[in-house]
Amino acid sequence: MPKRRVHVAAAAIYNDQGQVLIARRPSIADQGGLWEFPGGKLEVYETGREALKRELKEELGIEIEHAQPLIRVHYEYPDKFILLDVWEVRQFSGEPYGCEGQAVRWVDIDGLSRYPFPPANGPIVKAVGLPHAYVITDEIDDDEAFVSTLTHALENCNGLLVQLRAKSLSAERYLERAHKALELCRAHGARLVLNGAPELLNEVDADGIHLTSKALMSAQERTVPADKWLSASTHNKEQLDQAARLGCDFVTLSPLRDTPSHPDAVTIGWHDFQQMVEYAAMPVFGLGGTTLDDIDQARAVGAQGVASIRSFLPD
Ligand SMILES: Nc1nc2c([nH]c(=O)n2[C@H]2C[C@H](O)[C@@H](COP(=O)(O)OP(=O)(O)OP(=O)(O)O)O2)c(=O)[nH]1
Ligand SMILES: [Mg+2]
Repeated sequence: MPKRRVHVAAAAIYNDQGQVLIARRPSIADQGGLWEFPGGKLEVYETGREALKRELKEELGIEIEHAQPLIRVHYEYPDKFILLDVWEVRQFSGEPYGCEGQAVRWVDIDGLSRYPFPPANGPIVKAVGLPHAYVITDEIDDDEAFVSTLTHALENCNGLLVQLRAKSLSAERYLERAHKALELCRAHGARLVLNGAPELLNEVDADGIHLTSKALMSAQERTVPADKWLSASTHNKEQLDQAARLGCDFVTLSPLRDTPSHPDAVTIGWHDFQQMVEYAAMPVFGLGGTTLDDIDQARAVGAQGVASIRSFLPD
């Protein structure tokens, strides 16, 4: 018998303290006893957004006022194929409680990984912990100019994810700059990944490592610890597959648009980008000709957000 296909709408609901609400599945249910993002199956006549609204009313007694797509996860369970259509909800009315007797709990994002979730939930937990705006630093040789440019970016955008990309610096200067960048990011509540070898994390306590697509394709296994991020540059499905094999936490996918920095690369465009995001097994940031003004459009097609080098440069 062919496996059933189940389409589920679920929510990452945030409170004003930035915590996320999780609920415990009843012990007799499928994936029973595990924690989940509240939600449930779509009725045949419903869209994901409609099902989400109904489920959160039924399960938590809240009324959604605004919901934005967060991530869509395809997963094959032994008895079914599941599509988890997950939304970010920050505006709602009512105080959520377990209407069906289930335990519910507000949890700090950093504490989410301590809770046992169903196997399909890995990418959701990653997406919940990631910002939507990602800036990649440009090649700037002068240290003072670098500091003022990064400070400008951090002051203009809350909760940024920053990638320190500085190919032209010597290893020694890269490390010095990484320490400085980390200090600035910490002071502004931003996260930092280093574009380079995983061993850099032994020297600098940044949030993770970003691999070039070349380094991604030649890597045999993940050598970045589980409590740090591993990300990679990707341009096609083969690289997305390798990122999944390696256990990347998220990727950039480029070039989304024509970009002067890579004039010969084949532009992906929004249509194929959407399909590749749907195919990807982890959160995806669109990159290439993008600015942080593209975040809403990227999110509307299922991406985590947008990465940008241009947005890093002063106006
Ligand atoms: N809601 C939710 N379901 C999840 C998550 N992760 C995960 O694998 N699932 C699976 C478990 C179930 O097979 C399916 C969701 O079904 P459900 O039991 O919540 O559906 P429902 O609320 O409509 O309940 P019911 O009326 O069918 O009892 O998706 C998650 O984070 N949230
Ligand atoms: Mg449910």
